Amino acid sequence: MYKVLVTDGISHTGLVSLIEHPHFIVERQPTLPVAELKKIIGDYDALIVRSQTKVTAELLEAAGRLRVIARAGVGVDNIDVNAATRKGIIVINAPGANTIAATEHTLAMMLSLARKIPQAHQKTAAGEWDRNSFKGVELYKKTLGVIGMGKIGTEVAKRAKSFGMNILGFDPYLTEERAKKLGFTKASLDLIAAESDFITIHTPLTNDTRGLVNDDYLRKTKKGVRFVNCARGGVIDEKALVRAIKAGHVAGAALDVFEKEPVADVELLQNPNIIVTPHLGASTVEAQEKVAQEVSAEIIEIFETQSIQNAVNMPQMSGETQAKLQPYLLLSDQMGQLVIQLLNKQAPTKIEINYYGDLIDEDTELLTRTLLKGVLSYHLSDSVNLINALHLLKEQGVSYNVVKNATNKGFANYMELCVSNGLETARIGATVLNGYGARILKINQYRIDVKPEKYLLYIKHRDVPGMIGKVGSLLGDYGINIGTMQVGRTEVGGEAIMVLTLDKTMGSNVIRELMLIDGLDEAQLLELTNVDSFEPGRVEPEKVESV
Ligand SMILES: NC(=O)C1=CN([C@@H]2O[C@H](COP(=O)(O)OP(=O)(O)OC[C@H]3O[C@@H](n4cnc5c(N)ncnc54)[C@H](O)[C@@H]3O)[C@@H](O)[C@H]2O)C=CC1
Ligand SMILES: O=C(O)C(=O)COP(=O)(O)O
Repeated sequence: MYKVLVTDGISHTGLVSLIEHPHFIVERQPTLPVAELKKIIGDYDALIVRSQTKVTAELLEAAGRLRVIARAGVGVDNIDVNAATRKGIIVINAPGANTIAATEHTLAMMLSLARKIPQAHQKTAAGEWDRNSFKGVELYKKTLGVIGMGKIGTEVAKRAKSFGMNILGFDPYLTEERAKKLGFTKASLDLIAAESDFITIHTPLTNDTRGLVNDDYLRKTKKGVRFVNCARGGVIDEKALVRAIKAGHVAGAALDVFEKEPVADVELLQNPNIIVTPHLGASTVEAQEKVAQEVSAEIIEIFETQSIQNAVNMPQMSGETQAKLQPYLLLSDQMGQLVIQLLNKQAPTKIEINYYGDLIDEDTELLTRTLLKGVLSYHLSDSVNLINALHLLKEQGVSYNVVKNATNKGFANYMELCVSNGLETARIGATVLNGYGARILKINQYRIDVKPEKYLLYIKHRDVPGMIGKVGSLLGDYGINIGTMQVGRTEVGGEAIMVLTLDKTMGSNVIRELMLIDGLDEAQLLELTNVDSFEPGRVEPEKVESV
């Protein structure tokens, strides 16, 4: 059973698939202070939060078995994603599930700001019939600058266009072509400042966007501009905004998000030209059901099938790419495991990965992570996973390099993994053959053709007659059945290797006896942890007496 802790107000309807799932126990603690949360977090496999719970590095220290943090929403700035990554915890979110809610809230805020609706409501509800103080402005034929043309920015711009607004959009990923297709103008930040009557923010809060709208920027804006921020507090410098409003340069602002939440700054809260809501962008029945449904489905998927869709700390890829890479994933892990054993289980200092053939057209980051995880797992065992593999590598001071080669090495696809520790180097090359599955094609400089099995006996020897027979008969004496056998050599009579797949493991006594064979220089049992053996774990310590 997996235990899931739900903090913050998350829709019950949206969580039903998890609540009713026989493998999950869902518990709610909507208002627990961090100190209390720290005491119980160690009992849970997954945590579901909105923006209110601060998932700090300190909290994660106590999260011994936590595998997934799910953000039932978009922004993950309340989660220390780096700390989660270091601990190998997957962070997922629900991108897109609250786009419409945030879009509609932005438009509601823009219209409220233009027509002073909150101020008018307050006065009217207080019994005053004041028809003179609330003359507004129209959106029609005005210019709207949209900073951040992602999902929400784009939807806001489309709706604003239907009001007859002229749209200027700024986003590093916005192309001229896409802007033109949607009827917007791709603009610089300066052009937005110079031309816009309204400016709306739709970027995440990053080092790049923090304080993006500051005193400097505000000075460049058109007199009378109005700001809307339903993205993240901190993108607009609140103090600078208040100064510009008080100076009469900025006509007003509508804010749903704040540098510090809950907001307490009276300069913001009591300014008659600033309207505020308490981070309500995603707060619709529909969006809350959808975000909870999406993260519930993802949590089930991760624990039941190991497949990850919307991880913030994993490479994103389409279902199609994921399906294409699937056959290589197990093999990549096996290559990593084998290569580190060939390096005599010493820690590497340098790793090189080469991709050839069809693979060079794919996003191979998942394969790279799997190869690296395979290498690290020999020493780090379960503490390494696809999430923290790159981080752990950096922490261990291991450099890695990925090369995509236009040549195809004679196979439709081919991967080569080379690790070195400064003194020795080990190399594994492998492919997935259409219809036949994974094949190891190269060990160090030798060409072979071996299907990865749980137990592989790797032997280095001189290429002399009778070697195969001697090895075969010794293993026979110990009752060890050979599945397949391959020999690789670079020259006749020189150094050669033999790779045998065995149906079961063997004791070190067998290795010692193999080493006594004249001309046999090295014998090593290589073991793969992610393949089932025919007779799992059975060791044959004694010779079988022949009759
Ligand atoms: N108020 C609320 O309750 C809600 C707030 N949000 C916030 O809205 C923001 C946008 O959400 P989505 O549109 O779903 O995300 P998105 O990822 O689809 O869009 C974000 C866009 O910002 C752009 N961007 C990043 N840095 C930029 C920069 N320096 N200048 C210009 N553009 C930049 C990105 O290229 C991307 O296109 C997020 O911060 C999210 O947390 C989202 C939902 C509800
Ligand atoms: O999804 C987001 O990024 C939001 O800001 C929504 O926050 P919330 O889930 O309403 O606390």
